[in-house]
Amino acid sequence: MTTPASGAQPGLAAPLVVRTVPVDLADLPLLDLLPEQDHVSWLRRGEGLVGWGVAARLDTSGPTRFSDAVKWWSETIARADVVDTVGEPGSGPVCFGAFAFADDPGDSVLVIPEVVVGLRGDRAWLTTVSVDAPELQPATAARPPVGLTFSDGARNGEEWMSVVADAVGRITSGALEKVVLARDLIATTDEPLDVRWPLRRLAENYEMCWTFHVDGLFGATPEMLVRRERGLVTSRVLAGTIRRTGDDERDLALAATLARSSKDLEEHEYAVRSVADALEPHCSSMNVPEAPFVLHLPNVMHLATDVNGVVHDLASSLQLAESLHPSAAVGGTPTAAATALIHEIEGMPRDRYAGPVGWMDASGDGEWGIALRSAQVIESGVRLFAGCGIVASSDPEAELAESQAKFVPVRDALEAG
Ligand SMILES: C=C(O[C@@H]1C=C(C(=O)O)C=C[C@H]1O)C(=O)O
Repeated sequence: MTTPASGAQPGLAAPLVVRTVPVDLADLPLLDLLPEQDHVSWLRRGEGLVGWGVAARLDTSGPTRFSDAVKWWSETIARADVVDTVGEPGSGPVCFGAFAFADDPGDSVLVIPEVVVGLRGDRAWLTTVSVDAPELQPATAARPPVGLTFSDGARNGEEWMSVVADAVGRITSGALEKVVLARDLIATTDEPLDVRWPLRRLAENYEMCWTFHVDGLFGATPEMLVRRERGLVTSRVLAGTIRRTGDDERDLALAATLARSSKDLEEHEYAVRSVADALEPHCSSMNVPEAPFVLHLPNVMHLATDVNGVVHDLASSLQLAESLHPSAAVGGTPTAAATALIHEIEGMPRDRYAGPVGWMDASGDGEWGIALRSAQVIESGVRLFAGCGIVASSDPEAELAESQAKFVPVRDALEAG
């Protein structure tokens, strides 16, 4: 379903009028600009894109969700009246999207904000879509959550461990090699959540992650499914995790253990292969490092590999994201067996958790992260998600502890004070 720009006839939206101009933000942080309602963001180390208002929106679902979005975006852009005097990736018209993990259930969305502000290095710009340019000034302060309480989602810890044990049994019997199993946690609040509150804390505490918000789905993901920028593609693949202790010396020793752990290296290799295989048909050359590095986050450490390539076809970042999703980092290996097992035993709808989330511009350049360390706003509060890669040697208790560590970023970001 398409929501037409205001004043247009239903079904036939008026062409968008898009204007991008350079601006001086005078050190005003992008997140400080956001009004409480209808905002979107994609930020890392203070740079990126924020936006608000809805100039146009596509809601879609099912197996054609990505192609529906690609078609809608290219048709909308083709009709738009665009003047962009900045010419950076992310200037001119941009859409923000959040896609369901599975064909069913789950809703996907693409939003074109009325206002987008971008910052890249020392260049800042303002894009307006069919509205007058607003004054760029600090918005109202974010409201802390009131009456925050946490409760189990679809399964409690014990139940989830038995699901993990079931998966280990299936893997041992040879049905598949790896499956990623997730769980949810419900945070209830007395008043509707002001998403700007957790966003600011996520951006501050997880600087090396991409802090995002699209249509109530927010988080700080360390995993980049795909970035396309001027013919180059990059994917940051993560798999293999160890919890941090808070003691730097011990953590360094643990990082060395992780880099040598055959269980984690095996899990990682599956994930890198799945990404390299999906990108290969689109690339004329590729660089797949032989060994991963250890990515240090405040809550956990991951084995990480950056896969790079030169794209030789016209596939947009969103089309590349479609061909990469679901990678073995969030699905498993082989993909079909893993997604079938997730559907059979996980016991909850993932909705947009672990799906692609990000933005794209008119040239098809963009960044699509995997919606991890994330939560979705629901009527009574928010639903948090965390998942773990399960292989033959996985121990249910250790996986439960890992899932708890993966809840920490959003959980802490919701706390008041
Ligand atoms: C599934 C999640 O994380 C994924 C699983 C990992 C693992 O099992 O080691 C590591 C990073 C992510 O690819 C999550 O955070 O929910």
